[in-house]
Amino acid sequence: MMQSSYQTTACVPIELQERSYAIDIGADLLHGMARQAALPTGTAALVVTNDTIQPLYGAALVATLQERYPAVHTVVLPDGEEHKTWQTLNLIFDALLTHGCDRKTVLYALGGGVIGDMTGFAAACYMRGVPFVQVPTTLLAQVDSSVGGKTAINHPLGKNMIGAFYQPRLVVCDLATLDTLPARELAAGLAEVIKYGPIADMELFAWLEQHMDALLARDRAALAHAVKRSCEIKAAVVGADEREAGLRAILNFGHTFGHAIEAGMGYGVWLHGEGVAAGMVMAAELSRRLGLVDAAFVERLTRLIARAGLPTRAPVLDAQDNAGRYLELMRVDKKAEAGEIRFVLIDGPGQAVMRAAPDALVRGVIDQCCAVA
Ligand SMILES: NC(=O)c1ccc[n+]([C@@H]2O[C@H](COP(=O)([O-])OP(=O)(O)OC[C@H]3O[C@@H](n4cnc5c(N)ncnc54)[C@H](O)[C@@H]3O)[C@@H](O)[C@H]2O)c1
Ligand SMILES: O=C(O)C(=O)C[C@@H](O)[C@H](O)[C@H](O)COP(=O)(O)O
Ligand SMILES: [Zn+2]
Repeated sequence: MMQSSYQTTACVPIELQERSYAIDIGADLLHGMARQAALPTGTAALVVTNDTIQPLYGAALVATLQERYPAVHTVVLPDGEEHKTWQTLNLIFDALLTHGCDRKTVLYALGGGVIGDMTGFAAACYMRGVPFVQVPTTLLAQVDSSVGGKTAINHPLGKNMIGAFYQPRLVVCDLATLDTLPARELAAGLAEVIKYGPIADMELFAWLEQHMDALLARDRAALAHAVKRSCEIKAAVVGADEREAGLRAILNFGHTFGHAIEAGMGYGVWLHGEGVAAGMVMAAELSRRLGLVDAAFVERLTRLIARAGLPTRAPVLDAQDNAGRYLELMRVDKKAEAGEIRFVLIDGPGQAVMRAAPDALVRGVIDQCCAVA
């Protein structure tokens, strides 16, 4: 039998009373996962993954879970943001029922944010709630989506519109899985890491400026630091405001514009991280126009986003009325109230604030930040 190991380089706690859990970070954790005492016990495990990840890491996770569960099943979903739908979600319920899974079945989300969001939502719904564990395999999922319990699917009219707050029991970030991640996906994950700077931690931002080349070269120590610090920030925010009554909305910096880009272009055309990247430039520029930050800050943020290989200009969504189309899509945002769009803005580097802005000002930002058709 293969010798299994489970040695974390870091363990970040997320404090949510009885829903508290750990975020384990380390290399090759997949192989020794059965040894982690915090894994929920159960009658069976269902690994939820997709057709890209299954051949890479499916067997390793199933092998380790077989040491712990009487039965281990796998359901393989089609890959892609365009499949983050009711139809695909039903494939998880089909698998659970076909295998006769009961309330003590534990779901394992093996993949990026799409798999994590859908598995979490399925876990929240199946028999009104079964435990689930996040095993994120993209940088974006390790630094953001696997933590905090936002689960959802998309609607053609808006991103993540149908979902639930439902916390995992454990998050296992195996840094070795990042070795196989396509470069474009690595960059998309860096967008969410960069996000934490302007909203909460300009020291992290300065560290990113110094270590961007190492991150792009997948230096393991640099990645470990980026994942750990991101998870610490997210855990603190979610611990203070689990269901986004207020503070948690800062994690949406760049997302009001970004989600409009994703929905407007058609899910999967722009990656989530790419939409967030261009969206952060737009939100920073809106902050500048409202007198909250200076032009030097917007330039500094734009420079770092470009160095990560991410877009700094947004796409044109409608050749006739581009700004109108952005505004229409943004009014569907979950932060909007009575049709009024509320943006996460930067109120001085490291400090976020949520505010509405006059349409004319927003139109000006869109006109300035969009690529020429
Ligand atoms: N719940 C949250 O708090 C939260 C936070 C941020 C983003 N999200 C959501 O997460 C999604 C984006 O997540 P994502 O960027 O991980 O995208 P993703 O889940 O689509 O994964 C990106 C691509 O990488 C592939 N992949 C994953 N791991 C791999 C690996 N180790 N090696 C090779 N290929 C691998 C996937 O199959 C996919 O093709 C969006 O739907 C977004 O809305 C949710
Ligand atoms: O965890 C959060 O809160 C976030 O906002 C994190 C975001 O990076 C993530 O994309 C989230 O899914 C967006 O939330 P939504 O409520 O706008 O769908
Ligand atoms: Zn995001």
